[in-house]
Amino acid sequence: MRTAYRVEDVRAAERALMARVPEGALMQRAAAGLAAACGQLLGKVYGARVALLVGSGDNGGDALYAGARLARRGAGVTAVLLSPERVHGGGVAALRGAGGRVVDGSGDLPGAGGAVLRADLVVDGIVGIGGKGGLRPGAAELARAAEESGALVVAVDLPSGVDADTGEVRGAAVRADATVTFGAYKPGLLVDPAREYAGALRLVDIGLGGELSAYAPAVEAPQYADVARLLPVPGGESDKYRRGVLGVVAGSARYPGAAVLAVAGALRGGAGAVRYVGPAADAVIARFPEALVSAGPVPKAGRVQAWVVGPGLGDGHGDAGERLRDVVAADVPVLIDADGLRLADASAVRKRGAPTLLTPHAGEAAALLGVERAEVEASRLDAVRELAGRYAATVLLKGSTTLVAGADGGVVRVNPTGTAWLATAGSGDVLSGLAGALLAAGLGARDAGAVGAFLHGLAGRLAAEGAPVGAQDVAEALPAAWRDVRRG
Ligand SMILES: NC(=O)C1=CN([C@@H]2O[C@H](COP(=O)(O)OP(=O)(O)OC[C@H]3O[C@@H](n4cnc5c(N)ncnc54)[C@H](O)[C@@H]3O)[C@@H](O)[C@H]2O)[C@@H](O)CC1
Ligand SMILES: [K+]
Repeated sequence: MRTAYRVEDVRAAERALMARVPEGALMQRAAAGLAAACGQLLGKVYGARVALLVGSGDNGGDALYAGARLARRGAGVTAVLLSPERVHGGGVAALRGAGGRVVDGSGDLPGAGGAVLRADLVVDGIVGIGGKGGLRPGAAELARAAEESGALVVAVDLPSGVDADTGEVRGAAVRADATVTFGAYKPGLLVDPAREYAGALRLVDIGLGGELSAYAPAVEAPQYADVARLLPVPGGESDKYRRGVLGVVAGSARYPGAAVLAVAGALRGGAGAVRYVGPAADAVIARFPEALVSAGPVPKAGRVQAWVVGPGLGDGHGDAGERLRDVVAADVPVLIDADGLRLADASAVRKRGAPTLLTPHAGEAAALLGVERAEVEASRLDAVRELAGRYAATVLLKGSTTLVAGADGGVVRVNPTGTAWLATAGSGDVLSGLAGALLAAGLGARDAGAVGAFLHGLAGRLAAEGAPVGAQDVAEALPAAWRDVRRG
């Protein structure tokens, strides 16, 4: 797992560690790691032009000490001080001692802008975990200059202007090619929109690990090995029930394709068998002769270990509403997606005894929360936690960094494999079948959501290879994604 911790907890761990190490040691560790990363990105340090954007806190201190190290290796380093009256004094002295230049970024704007425009590398030390809100106007102008200059931009700890804990970007922020972060990842580095600003991530160990173990991470991103451990690989004793039989209530006369895609996701995602119930039975059986189909009702469908309900249900008139109610009342795990989210009775969902997984995209989440879609997109972590609490369910919020939150308020999983090519009609139906199959195989709702999102993202990437894909292609690529994960 790649784990991210709340700022409050990082600070507490730092305090505990600082009490045991010489003063300034942590900043030196941070600066050494930062300078090494900058050196690698530059390739050749000697003769490189480096501009440091330096704010008033320790984040600026890190930048200054790293700048001093680069200056000693022959780089031409200019520090632009955004608040010269409140700058890290030791850092400025170190930079000057190493032959670096210092300009007043609050007064001498042409000088400051010039240094940024001429730079090969810009180091963003404006603010780190002490930052509040977006960049102030002077800093925002320099950040824009850095973007336009074509220089490599390296953020110190975090891209300045993004919210470390929530991943929100409420004003101007630095767009970095890489972020060198210290001690632990912060949630904003893993969750959009902030993640987009961070570029490639590098974690510098400053010895915080032991102290941080007293805290639970706020966010975690599963890696290949984590997903491989959770994959329900069949053994010698397996039969279709041990692998998991999934019931699917999806599709309508108007949207039969949603049923086909959900069933495709389930079968390619490892279900032992799929029982489809609904009006798209002919379309399903034509595409998947291995599916077991019936027109209903749900209680007569036969034994299943989990249900998926919702994709393509339409307006829920007629039998569809009854099928949805029957599934919500079932005492096995249930995944509710798409139209099912809109149509399901919230109090019935809350009262369920067996695990529930809701899988909205931002628009559906916004409708459930009664807010604008843009608000959900701007504050995805808050939105997913809030929904999970309201529905007493696990919630998978789809999007560029898909999130999975449990109702317990614990760690939120973020999926690292997403690709923009997955933003295509029917792709969510495939995910619902896939995650449903994982529920049927016995994974808990959080694991089923996280593993489903991981495989789905990977399948999207494998199918797309940088070109458009359809939802069927994504389903077809699921076995390749499985193989990829099992190979590591
Ligand atoms: N505490 C530690 O042990 C370590 C801290 N380190 C660095 O220290 C950073 C935290 O330092 P600080 O607590 O001094 O805080 P920061 O340097 O992140 O920022 C706080 C300063 O920025 C100002 N500020 C806040 N929001 C602003 C905005 N939007 N625009 C402009 N100025 C703004 C504040 O008035 C304050 O002076 C970390 O991110 C990391 O880079 C590292 O040196 C590693 C060790
Ligand atoms: K920064």
